[in-house]
Amino acid sequence: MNGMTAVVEAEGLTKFYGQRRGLEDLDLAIQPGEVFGYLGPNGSGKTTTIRLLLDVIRPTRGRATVLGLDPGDAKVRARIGYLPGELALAGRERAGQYLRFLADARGGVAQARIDELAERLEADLSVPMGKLSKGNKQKVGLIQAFMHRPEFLILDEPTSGLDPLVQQEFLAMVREVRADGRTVLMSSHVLAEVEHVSDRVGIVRSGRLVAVEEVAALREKAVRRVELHFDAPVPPEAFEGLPGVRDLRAAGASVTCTIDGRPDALIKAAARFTVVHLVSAEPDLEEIFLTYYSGEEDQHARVGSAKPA
Ligand SMILES: Nc1ncnc2c1ncn2[C@@H]1O[C@H](COP(=O)(O)OP(=O)(O)OP(=O)(O)O)[C@@H](O)[C@H]1O
Repeated sequence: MNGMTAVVEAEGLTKFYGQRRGLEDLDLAIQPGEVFGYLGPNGSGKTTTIRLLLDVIRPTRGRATVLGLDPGDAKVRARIGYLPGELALAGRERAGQYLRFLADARGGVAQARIDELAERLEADLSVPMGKLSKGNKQKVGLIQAFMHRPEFLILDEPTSGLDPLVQQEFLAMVREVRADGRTVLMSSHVLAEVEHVSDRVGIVRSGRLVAVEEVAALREKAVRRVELHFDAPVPPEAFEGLPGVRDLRAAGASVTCTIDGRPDALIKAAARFTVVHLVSAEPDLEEIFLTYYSGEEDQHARVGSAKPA
């Protein structure tokens, strides 16, 4: 890895809550500049992983480093931005005052930076903390996580409670972090919320990391529907037997099919005729993902599953 220190390195990282499995045997490395989407249904172990990386809880066994250091090292925390899954914001103090306080505590983040983020996310900072709506609370949480431009952002369900336009702005903020060479770990239970910004996604189920995939590779594997319309009828034979092309239907001046992987062969076959219109649906990655999600629901897994409770 060119001697680069991984931002997260976990080996056999395991947490049991009594007999209950929170996370078992996590092996994972996240590299600098990477956006890693951490996906799993409720109760799968996402928050447990994040709490271990932040040293809020200690592993039952195994180890992890964050920015090359022990998660308990006091130097780590200042270099991280963290959005908790459930923000405990209360009291009469205004959101803006709270952020100002945190900004000063983090070495004097400029007010203009807070204001810029608030504007982008359409956050109302004049509201007392105890009266913030769910969406506004989430925005305040995001502002405090991003404002000091930390090297590593850990975001637990960052998009929950955000309306679609604000979600887009949030994703733009994540892309800027990556463009700076900084690193993001974000959890979600919906692939669609992370696939457009993540370089890789990991899927956890019942406390185990069951897959890690590059999003680009998933996209190549995904099946998608394509329609081609020509200026005159085309011979169906011209499209038969192309690699990755299935369910081909040629009717008059139109061809529809599904492609499995790269569209290259289809495009080259079509280019021999005059294409007047092309429709290609976005690959449905969710479908691929659901195969990982499905299966036996052993959410209440216990140590040595044969043992009585
Ligand atoms: N403090 C705790 N005490 C006992 N069990 C816990 C505790 N925290 C989590 N668990 C259990 O550990 C497992 C993993 O939970 P975790 O909160 O990490 O999942 P999650 O993927 O973050 O889910 P969610 O999306 O609901 O937050 C679950 O079975 C959960 O019930």
